[in-house]
Amino acid sequence: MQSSHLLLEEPIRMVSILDPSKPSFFPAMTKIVGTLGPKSRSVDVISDCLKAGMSVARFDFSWGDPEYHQHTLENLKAAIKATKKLCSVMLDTVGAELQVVNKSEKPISLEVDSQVVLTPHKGQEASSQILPINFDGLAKSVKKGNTIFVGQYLFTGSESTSVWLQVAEVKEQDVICTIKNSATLAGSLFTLHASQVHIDLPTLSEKDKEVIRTWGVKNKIDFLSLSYTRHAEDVRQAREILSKLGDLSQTQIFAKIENAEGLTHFDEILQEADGIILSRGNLGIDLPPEKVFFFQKSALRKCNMAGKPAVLTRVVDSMTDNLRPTRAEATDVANAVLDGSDAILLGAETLRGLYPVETITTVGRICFEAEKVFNQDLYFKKIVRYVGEPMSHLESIASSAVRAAIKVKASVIICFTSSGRAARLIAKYRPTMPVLSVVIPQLKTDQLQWRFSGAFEDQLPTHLWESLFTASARQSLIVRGLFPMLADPRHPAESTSATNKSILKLALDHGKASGIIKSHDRVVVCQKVGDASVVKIIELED
Ligand SMILES: Nc1ncnc2c1ncn2[C@@H]1O[C@H](COP(=O)(O)OP(=O)(O)OP(=O)(O)O)[C@@H](O)[C@H]1O
Ligand SMILES: CC(=O)C(=O)O
Ligand SMILES: [K+]
Ligand SMILES: [Mg+2]
Repeated sequence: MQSSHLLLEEPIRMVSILDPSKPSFFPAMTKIVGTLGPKSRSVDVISDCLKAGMSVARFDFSWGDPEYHQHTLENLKAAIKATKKLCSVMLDTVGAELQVVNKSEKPISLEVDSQVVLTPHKGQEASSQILPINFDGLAKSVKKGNTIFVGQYLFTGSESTSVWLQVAEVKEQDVICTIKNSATLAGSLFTLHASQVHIDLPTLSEKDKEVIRTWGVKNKIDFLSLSYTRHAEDVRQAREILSKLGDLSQTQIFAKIENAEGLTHFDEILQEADGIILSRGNLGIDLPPEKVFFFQKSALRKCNMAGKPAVLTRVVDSMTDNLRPTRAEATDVANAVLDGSDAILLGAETLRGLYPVETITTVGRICFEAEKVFNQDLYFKKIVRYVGEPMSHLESIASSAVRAAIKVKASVIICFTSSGRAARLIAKYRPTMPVLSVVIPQLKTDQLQWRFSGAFEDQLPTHLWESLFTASARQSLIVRGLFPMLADPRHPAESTSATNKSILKLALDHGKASGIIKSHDRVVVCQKVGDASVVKIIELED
């Protein structure tokens, strides 16, 4: 009997669970997005994060100014250079986020059963009796009995700094609330979440647009994380803005589903977006706790079938202050992998946590173990059935490559690609081995100034490497199983003599150097020869 999503041969030798994990070059096929902030912005810490397996850096403009984030980004670039580990950049918007305006940043004590007033009058000093907020429409949006949560930015749920409020009365622009638990709001940024209430704020605020136009363009961001996406139209509007900003027309939009409105319009949003972020922080407040798993499993399945990457947030909150996750969190990470996530997004854990690097390592290890029991066979069949027939040529090539690789127990699939599309399609079938996407850029003649010797990437001046290593290649860094490398387009795809350097040979060398390919391994290669797309199996001699 086969279980639905676990690949567990019956009967399991229970003691085999105690076998230590084999070390692997790739920490996991599942990717890790790290939110960079105060505890993760030095070159040293970011370097360690990259080595531990972070492949996407998230810059959240809910807090901090562009200069602060720029400084962090410059450090990220230095870390990438020092470690030779690739990392893409994600800009996360503020969107329709409600925030407490506490200019003095003094701690505010709130007492259970007392009342506190939420007011849009920002001139007022925040106190135990009154909390100014950044939105003047709250009184029109909520009604008596609604619940409102106030917590530290990226609250973990284990702090004593968050509070539940119940709306007792609405008076003109003010919302008078009963405090449901005692707490002291201490920290620099507090966000509010009114459960299942429509907040009449635009999904891209004026500040968001400005940040995208300036910081986003300057840094050619790979991903826009669109906070509080509630409708497909939100994605279309963001796309419209990006399309007019030169390089940003390539930027992928990841719609963040953070509330019931986004959930309701999930199917249309998925069609418009390049990927989805299941923001369980906010969603966990909007939904009753017993419904969260159901949304997670359904949404991930929809993303998988559509072949669009899905990112899950809030997995190991307790690691913000602790070296080890709770057993529930550890199991949750594994379930995220089994449910089909491409990537795990770390928030408070890397931003202000005490153990950013250890958190990445721990999450990577759990993902690695879960991937080993992921029922690829069943998953593959589901995708094939969903895609239906006749398949497009490329889809058929991609699925055949994965099938062949599994049948011959290949150690890696090498996919030649310019835009990354072919490699993404292979990843959709969730091969059990890594996919090395060999990105062959289209060189402009004025870029042919540098000399080639040895490994291609090492020889390039940073600015050139960055420009050749296109957004679409970096965007594969969020897809489960995809590992991009850059190839020199002036080299032949295959050796024509024993001495010349072919792209394929360099890819194999890269795989060997990184420990995923060994002597006598089989490798599946997906490439175009002339006009034909071919899948071939090669057997290595040494
Ligand atoms: N530069 C290349 N050299 C050899 N084969 C390639 C190259 N680029 C893509 N291929 C192969 O061509 C086939 C068709 O892929 P596809 O046309 O989707 O290429 P892509 O670069 O991934 O996407 P795009 O066509 O958008 O550039 C795939 O088998 C892919 O591996
Ligand atoms: C990351 C985030 O915004 C959330 O989980 O709500
Ligand atoms: K945000
Ligand atoms: Mg959120």
